[in-house]
Amino acid sequence: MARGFEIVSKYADQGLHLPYRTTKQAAGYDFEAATDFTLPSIWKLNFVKILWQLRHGETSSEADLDAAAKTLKPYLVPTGIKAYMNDGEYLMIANRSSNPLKRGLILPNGVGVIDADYYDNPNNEGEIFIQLVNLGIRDVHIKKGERLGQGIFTPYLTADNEAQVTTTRTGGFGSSGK
Ligand SMILES: O=c1ccn([C@H]2C[C@H](O)[C@@H](COP(=O)(O)OP(=O)(O)OP(=O)(O)O)O2)c(=O)[nH]1
Ligand SMILES: [Mg+2]
Repeated sequence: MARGFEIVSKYADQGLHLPYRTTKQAAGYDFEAATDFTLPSIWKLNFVKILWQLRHGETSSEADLDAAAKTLKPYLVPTGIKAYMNDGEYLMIANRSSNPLKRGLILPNGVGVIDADYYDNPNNEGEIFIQLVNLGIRDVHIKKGERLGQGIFTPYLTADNEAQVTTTRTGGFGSSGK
């Protein structure tokens, strides 16, 4: 068992595909969406409203700011996939280069880093999520099975003289604190 992908148990029987490479020398394993969903355009009225208020020197209410912040939140696309790998490796999640060109979709975190100890964590079993933001004018409707991102197994190095790390991962997305 060196490295690979598995389907998260709650998605068993849903006909998901494990990530796959589309050409002989492709570095990335393409990940498909596990469900249908809609990525709302960020240019929604909520957001435009506070821009208008800013432009006109008006102070936005907390309610308006909250509504705008909601509009700008990245969507966490469920993949139904977990990845296992050797010590000293992580899985890098990168956007597909066609996503911004064809659909205005960006990865707001630049790249996603899937740690080896995220696998089978007690919180969500290690399900990988792809963060996406729709910069386009129109909402984007994604169908289950559409390829949205790619995962690249990557080795990493550690620093000399680092303090011993003993904590084990219990989840993701801020689970290790602020
Ligand atoms: O695009 C991503 C990025 C991260 N993760 C999961 C796997 C990763 O192992 C975990 C933590 O990621 P990271 O360390 O980058 O985020 P953090 O904000 O530091 O969270 P934590 O405090 O849980 O480490 O979240 C994803 O599913 N998708
Ligand atoms: Mg972290």
